[in-house]
Amino acid sequence: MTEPMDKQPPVFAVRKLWKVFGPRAGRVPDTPELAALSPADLRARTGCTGAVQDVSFDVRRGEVFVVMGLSGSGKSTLVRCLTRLIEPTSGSIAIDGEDVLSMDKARLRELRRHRAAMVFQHFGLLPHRSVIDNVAYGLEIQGVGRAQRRARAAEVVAKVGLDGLEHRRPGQLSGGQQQRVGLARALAVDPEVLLFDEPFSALDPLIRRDMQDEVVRLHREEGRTMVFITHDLNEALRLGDRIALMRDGRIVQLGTPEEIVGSPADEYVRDFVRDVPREQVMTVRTAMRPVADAAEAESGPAVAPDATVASAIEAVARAGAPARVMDQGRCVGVVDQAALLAVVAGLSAEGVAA
Ligand SMILES: Nc1ncnc2c1ncn2[C@@H]1O[C@H](COP(=O)(O)OP(=O)(O)OP(=O)(O)O)[C@@H](O)[C@H]1O
Repeated sequence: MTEPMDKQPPVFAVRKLWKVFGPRAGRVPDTPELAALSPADLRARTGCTGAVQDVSFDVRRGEVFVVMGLSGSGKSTLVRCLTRLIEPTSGSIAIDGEDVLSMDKARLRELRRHRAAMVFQHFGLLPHRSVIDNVAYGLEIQGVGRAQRRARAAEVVAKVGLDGLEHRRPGQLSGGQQQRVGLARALAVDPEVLLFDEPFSALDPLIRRDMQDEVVRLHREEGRTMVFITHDLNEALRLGDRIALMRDGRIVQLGTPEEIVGSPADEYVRDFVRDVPREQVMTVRTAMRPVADAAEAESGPAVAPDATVASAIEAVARAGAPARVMDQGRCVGVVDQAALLAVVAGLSAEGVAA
């Protein structure tokens, strides 16, 4: 990705979004006194649940945007609001600049079928249909002819690694394979955005890892925009270009994995990321210092600015000398043992200097 993603117009632009469940929900966002309450106090006062509260963010073109949080933090409600599977209480949502909240039924159908396809945890496959017909189903609904949809389905089936299983029925597949069918079905309609609602949480860890790799690979190959819900921090860190961390209906921090792990916004986030192996998330860019002299710029192993601290530790240990951080043939800094250890120890840059 050569062009910085934030220079492009967003796919989704969400502003001051609220979803309140309960009696006379509409008054909550409009009443500052109620809007400021914690979910527990709001429930006690009004009987309402503030599932999503005053949330604003952009989903940038080509990124994997992860919505992460514990159970009940509002992830599913938030993502379902994007295509109005759940009707928001207030706020605004645009897709490619088009107002989602003013779309009529036909336009909404088009949005869900063509532009923002959802991959669910319970993939809802049709049990009596073969893999290929399940994958082609979305195209069938769109009125695409049989030959054309079969050709497209075959292409996508191959892409997600289901070759040879085309004629099986879902009941004859493992959980991971079924999830691949769900993924292929969403991909078949070639949506602008894929929305994943905890798609892998029912899978066992090894298969889950496989599916994560699959998503990373698909994303690398196609650059498709993805919104991914998970309550699993490791999954979020593996997949996310950026992560929105939710708590009680609000986004408490939105940033890259490195920002979230390296500069937690508050105690809650700090606690959340406490056990993350920092050297696998933080990059050399965080740990490097300016070059001291010409000799330093010309010796030592070379590492890229976005290499992980873990890989720089290996390079430095092998060479027994600081590493040069090379960006497009130019030495932009140096990382040494002390700085790398400081990252592992969770000391800030100031901590290193001191
Ligand atoms: N239809 C509904 N009516 C009332 N309250 C609801 C409804 N749907 C969700 N909620 C409440 O809204 C809050 C957020 O729920 P949501 O399902 O969005 O959370 P989540 O982060 O996706 O949780 P999980 O990881 O368990 O799926 C919860 O307190 C939930 O009980």
